[in-house]
Amino acid sequence: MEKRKIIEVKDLVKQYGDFTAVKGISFDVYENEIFGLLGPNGAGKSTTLEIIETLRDKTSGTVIVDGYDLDKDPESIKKLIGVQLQSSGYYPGLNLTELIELFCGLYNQEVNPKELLASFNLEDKAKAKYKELSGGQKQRFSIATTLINKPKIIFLDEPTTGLDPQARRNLWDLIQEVRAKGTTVVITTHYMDEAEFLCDRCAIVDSGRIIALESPDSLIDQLVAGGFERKKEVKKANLEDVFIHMTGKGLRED
Ligand SMILES: Nc1ncnc2c1ncn2[C@@H]1O[C@H](COP(=O)(O)OP(=O)(O)OP(=O)(O)O)[C@@H](O)[C@H]1O
Repeated sequence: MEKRKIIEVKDLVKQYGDFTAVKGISFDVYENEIFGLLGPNGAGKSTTLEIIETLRDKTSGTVIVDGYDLDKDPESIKKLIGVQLQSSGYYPGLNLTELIELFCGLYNQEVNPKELLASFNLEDKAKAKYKELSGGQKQRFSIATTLINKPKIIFLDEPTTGLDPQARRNLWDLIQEVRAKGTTVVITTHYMDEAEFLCDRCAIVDSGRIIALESPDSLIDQLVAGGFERKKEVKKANLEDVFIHMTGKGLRED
């Protein structure tokens, strides 16, 4: 079956004054895939994401999301995407249940806060305030809130930065569950293990340009086919495996 393009980005350019942060990039995201934008700090990943999310103006190029042109119909795009808020986006006086109820009201949606929190391992935190959560819990809550308006696509900007190995792996599982329920996921990361684990395809962005776009497997195979070999023999496990094996998979943040 032909894969349907849910995001089409063509010749996207973003200038901040004299500086060109995004230099004419093009890519498509297929429905229901986990698509990664990978790159070092300053590559232009967040800028690209924020333009597609309708949060930042572009300089030129076209962006089509689920058939809607960003230039003509940004309001329709807003309705079908889920975006993570910065910490400051959550009213400090409200607990998690009240925040979900607030979003439900804003989006005119009916969601059971208890069920949503439970599906993100946050059932015990229903009465907690956002600022009282650990880093992993904050990330899980902010991903949960992206789903309230039942979006077709969610955007996650470096969702696991600063998390411990248990919390990272837990979040990876949750992201896969979100996709399994039919949502397309666009993620930025500079963790290559994360991209390798999660992404169906990824674009490597460097200095505002896409320098490769493939599945993680194909990218690795191409490198190996070109004669690349790791200097050290690859062991069957790495230090993170040792750490997880010794300390368990359970979350430590509760
Ligand atoms: N509002 C702004 N004004 C001027 N320059 C900006 C602005 N926002 C971003 N930039 C610059 O644009 C470039 C790309 O930034 P962007 O945040 O998109 O990169 P990134 O790939 O997401 O990096 P990071 O991983 O550090 O978040 C950087 O050089 C950054 O300094």
